[in-house]
Amino acid sequence: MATVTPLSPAQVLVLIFKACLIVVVLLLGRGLYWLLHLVVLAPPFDPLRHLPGPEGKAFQNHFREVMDPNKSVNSHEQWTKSFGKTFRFHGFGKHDYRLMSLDARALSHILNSPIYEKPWQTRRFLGRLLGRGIFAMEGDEHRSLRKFIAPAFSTRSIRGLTPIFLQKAEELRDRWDLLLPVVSPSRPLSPYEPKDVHDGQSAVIDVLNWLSRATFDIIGIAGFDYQFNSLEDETEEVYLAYRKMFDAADRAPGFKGLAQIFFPIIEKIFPDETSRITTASLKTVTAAGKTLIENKKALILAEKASGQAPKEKSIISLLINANVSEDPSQRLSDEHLLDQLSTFLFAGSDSTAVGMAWCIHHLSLNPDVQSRLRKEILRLHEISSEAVSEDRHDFADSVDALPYLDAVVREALRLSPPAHGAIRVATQNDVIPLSEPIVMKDGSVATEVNIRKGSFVHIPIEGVNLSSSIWGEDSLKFNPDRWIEGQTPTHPGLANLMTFSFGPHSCPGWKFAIFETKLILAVLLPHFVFSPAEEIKKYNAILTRPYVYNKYELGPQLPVRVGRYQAESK
Ligand code: HEM
Repeated sequence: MATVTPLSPAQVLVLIFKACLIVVVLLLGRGLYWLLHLVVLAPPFDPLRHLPGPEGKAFQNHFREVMDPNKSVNSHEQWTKSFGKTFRFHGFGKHDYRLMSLDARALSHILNSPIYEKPWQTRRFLGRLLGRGIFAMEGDEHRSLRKFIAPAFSTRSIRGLTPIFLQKAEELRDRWDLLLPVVSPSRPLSPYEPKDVHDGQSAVIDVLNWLSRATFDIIGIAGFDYQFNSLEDETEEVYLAYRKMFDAADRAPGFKGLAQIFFPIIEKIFPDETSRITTASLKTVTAAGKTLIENKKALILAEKASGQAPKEKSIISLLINANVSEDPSQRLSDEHLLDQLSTFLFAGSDSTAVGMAWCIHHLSLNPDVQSRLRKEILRLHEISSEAVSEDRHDFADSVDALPYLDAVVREALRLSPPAHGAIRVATQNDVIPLSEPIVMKDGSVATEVNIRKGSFVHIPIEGVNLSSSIWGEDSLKFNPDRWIEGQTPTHPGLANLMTFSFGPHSCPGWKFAIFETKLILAVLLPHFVFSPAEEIKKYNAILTRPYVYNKYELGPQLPVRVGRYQAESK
């Protein structure tokens, strides 16, 4: 019988080394083939290469021209003038053809077709913060979640939130009132509160910070029956956890951030400050979310057991009803339920606050518009104080119907959309129809675009909103009258804008956001006058936020000089 000689430790080590070497060589080979395919083999067969568009060097990208709001206004305009409403640009290099279109028919096709999904990179980035919330869902799962939450966003449900909107608007008004003109140096500032500057008559207030607090409080109560009380002070632990997490995520991702999207293990091995903040914040948020869900679930189950029909239509109640559904195909798991809470808190507060802050910015730059709007609102307050009805819902309905307020809010949302753009990926080869033909690189005219599986499509929300070919030569001007004089183009987007997108993934909260903005302005405008305090620039991370020119290191903020509206000038 042959005897097997045991291997010496050195031989074992050599064997392990050889095995590792083979694995590394195989992986490198696979990686090299992937790179070769990506950069050399696949691009000549990409149908998008025939489209007109800006040229670039081998590894030159057009990301800044597409996504930096300080450049994108010009680039979108120039490209549309040079190439038409549909063109290609370069992603990570000349090999990476990406499609962009401002053509209504093409956009409608892309945003309504199940072929186009959010890329896994976007979903992974948002998923790290928001879990598997609605933003990360597609197909049937997404459709049924939209169905569950739809009642929370009906006109009736939103109107029912009037007392919450008005209560928080008045609290905000009173907080600002305290900031002017009495200077109170002893008032302690929280780490998130900018140092408001007083001159005895008026104060420079970071309206973005305050509006974020107001909208956070509102979605907390309206959506989740949870009191953050952030207008009072910024000490509530869940509020602080969210703020820290989103502030950290809001910084430009940088090379490491991008690499982490592709290789999440990097974050585990080399956690940086952002990942430490995110992990700690998520722990706080998860613990609080679980308690909130347990309490609400107990109430809803008790309601069900007593045979009562569900009364509440708040987001959390609707989600819990889906969670305790007797039909397993309709049931939302506990884990997914928690992910939805974070998603709705984020989506429902930050974007609205940013939109409102931009609106106040435009009012501060346009005093004539501001005083015309104030007059319209003051007249309504006069009528309401004379009216017999003290129903706050009636007042809110009248605010909602004010024509100039409606025009101002829409115009601000057009000119400064909080979401700069969206991105989709084609999950199979497709043909996109166009309403306006384009001239291809070989001189032929095309009325449709061939796109292959895996290609990225950029949806230029801001580009469409600002395009002179859609809105006319004054497209960059803040001109609310365009909405009153019927000069607005018919547009497939919600509220006749691209701001909330459209199609199955469009914003379910658009009516909520517009109503909330109108009510807050209707409370603030009769009391305050806004004028510019600093030169403001846009910066685009998750949302397009305001920054003070040359003070980017201070983070997003919108300082505005706020004075009291003087009764004698009424
Ligand atoms: C001015 C305020 C707002 C703006 C500009 C805005 C904008 C948008 C946009 C552009 C999208 C689509 C993103 C994409 O297609 O990739 C979206 C989705 C979404 N928004 Fe809003 N939004 C606002 C307010 C709200 C509010 C108040 C809520 C909830 C209370 C909300 C909840 C959501 C949700 C849940 C989605 C995901 C929808 C889905 O994937 O099916 N948004 N929003």
